[in-house]
Amino acid sequence: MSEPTDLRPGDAVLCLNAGSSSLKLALFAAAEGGSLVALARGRMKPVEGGLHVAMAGENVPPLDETVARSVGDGGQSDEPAHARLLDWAVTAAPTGRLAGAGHRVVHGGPDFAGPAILGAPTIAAVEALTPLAPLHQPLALVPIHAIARLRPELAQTASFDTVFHRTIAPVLRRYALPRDLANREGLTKFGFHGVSYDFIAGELARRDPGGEGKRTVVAHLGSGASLCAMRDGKSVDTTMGFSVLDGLVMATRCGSLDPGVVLHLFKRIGMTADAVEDLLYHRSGLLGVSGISRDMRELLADESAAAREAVELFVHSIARETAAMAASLGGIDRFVFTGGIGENQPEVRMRVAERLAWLGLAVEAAPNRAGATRISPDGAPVEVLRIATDEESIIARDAARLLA
Ligand SMILES: Nc1ncnc2c1ncn2[C@@H]1O[C@H](COP(=O)(O)OP(=O)(O)O)[C@@H](O)[C@H]1O
Ligand SMILES: CC(=O)OP(=O)(O)O
Ligand SMILES: [Mg+2]
Repeated sequence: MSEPTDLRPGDAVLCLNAGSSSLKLALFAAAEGGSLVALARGRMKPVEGGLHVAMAGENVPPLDETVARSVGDGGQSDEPAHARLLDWAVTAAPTGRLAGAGHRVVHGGPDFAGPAILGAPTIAAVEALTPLAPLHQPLALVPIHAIARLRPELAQTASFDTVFHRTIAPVLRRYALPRDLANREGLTKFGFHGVSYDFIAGELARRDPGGEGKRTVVAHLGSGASLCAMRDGKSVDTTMGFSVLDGLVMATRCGSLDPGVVLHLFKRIGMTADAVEDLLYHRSGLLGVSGISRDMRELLADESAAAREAVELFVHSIARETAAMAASLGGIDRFVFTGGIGENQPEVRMRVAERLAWLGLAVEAAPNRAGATRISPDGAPVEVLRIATDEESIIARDAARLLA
C-alpha cells in the first residue's frame, strides 16, 4: 500500500474486522514514504475458558493466549482480552507507539458517506444503527467500547461496509414499496461487504490499469456472501439490500426469499418476530438446507443428498444473482472470486463457472486447483480471477488517512 500519512514511521495501527463468524485482526505500521506495512495478523475467538487471542508476524513477538473474561456488573466482559491485545500492540510497534485502532463496521446507515473518527457522538451514531443490522453492529461495538474504556485517549476509526455502495443509482436502490413509506422509513438497498469490495477495486486497478471500464462482478463468498457489480472501480449494484439477509444463500442466512414465506411464518404458524429473525439469520442457508453444517468444507466432504443439495443451491444462487448483476452492468467482462470460500474452494469456483458458461465464464482446471490469480483460459470472453481479500488493509488505510 502506498497511501500518504502523517503517522510517524514505525507507529502502529491496530485493525479489527468483526464479521459474523470471526474477529480478524491485523497490526500495520507506518513506513518511510507514507506506506503501510502489515506487521502481524491474527484472530480473537471464544474458546473454553475465555477468549483466545493470536497474533503472528515475522518481526514481532508472537501472541497466543487464552484470556479469561472478567465478570462485572454488566455481566461477562471481553475487556481483559482487549487489554492484552493493546499491550501486545504497543510492544510490537517499532516505535512503541500505537497511534490508533481501526474497525470494520457493517452498517453506516444513510449518513456515513466515508470512514469516520469514533468520538462519543459518532459511537452513538453507530450504536443507533443497530436496529438496521441487529446481529452485526454489536460485533464491532464490543471492541470499540472495550478499547474506549481501556484507552480513552487512543484514536479509533470506523470503515463502513455500506459506504462503497453509495454510488448505486437511486432506481436500483429502491424497493417497489409505496414511495412515502420507503422514504420515511429509509427502506432502501444499502449493500454490504464494501470494505472487501474497496480492496478488490484497488487490486483490479493496480493489476490492470487499463481495465477500469470492464464490467466486473465480484463474489465475496465467506460466512456472509454477496456479489458486487462494479465498473470504473465503483459499485453499480449489489445483492445484499436493506439487510444482510438478501441475495445469495449463506452459511446460516437464507438469501433471497419470497416475503410471503415470512408472512406465513407470522400469520399461519404464529412465530414471534424474534423467532423468525433467529430462523432467517442463524438456522437457514447451508446449515438449514443440509441439516449438517454451515461450513462449506464439511459439506463438500459429505456424500449425503441433503449436503449435496445445499451446495447446489449455493452455487445456483451465485449463478442466478450473477446474471442479475450482469443485467445491471449491461454485460460481463470480468468475474472475481474472493472471501473464505471464493479463495479456498476450487470446486465451488469450477461449478459456478460451469453454470455460467452461457454467459462466457470458463475456468481451467490446473490454475484453478493451484489457486492462481487468473483461472480462465487465454482469450476467454470473461476473465475469471481469484484474489484474496484484505479488509484489514483498507481499515488501516482509512485509519491512517483520518489520523493524518
Ligand atoms: N482454508 C479454507 N479452505 C476451505 N474453505 C475455507 C477455508 N477457509 C475458509 N473457508 C470457508 O470460508 C468460510 C468463512 O469465510 P470467511 O471469509 O473467513 O468468513 P467471515 O469473514 O464471514 O468470517 C468458512 O465457513 C469455510 O467454509
Ligand atoms: C456483511 C456480512 O454479512 O458480513 P459477514 O460476512 O462478516 O457476516
Ligand atoms: Mg468476512
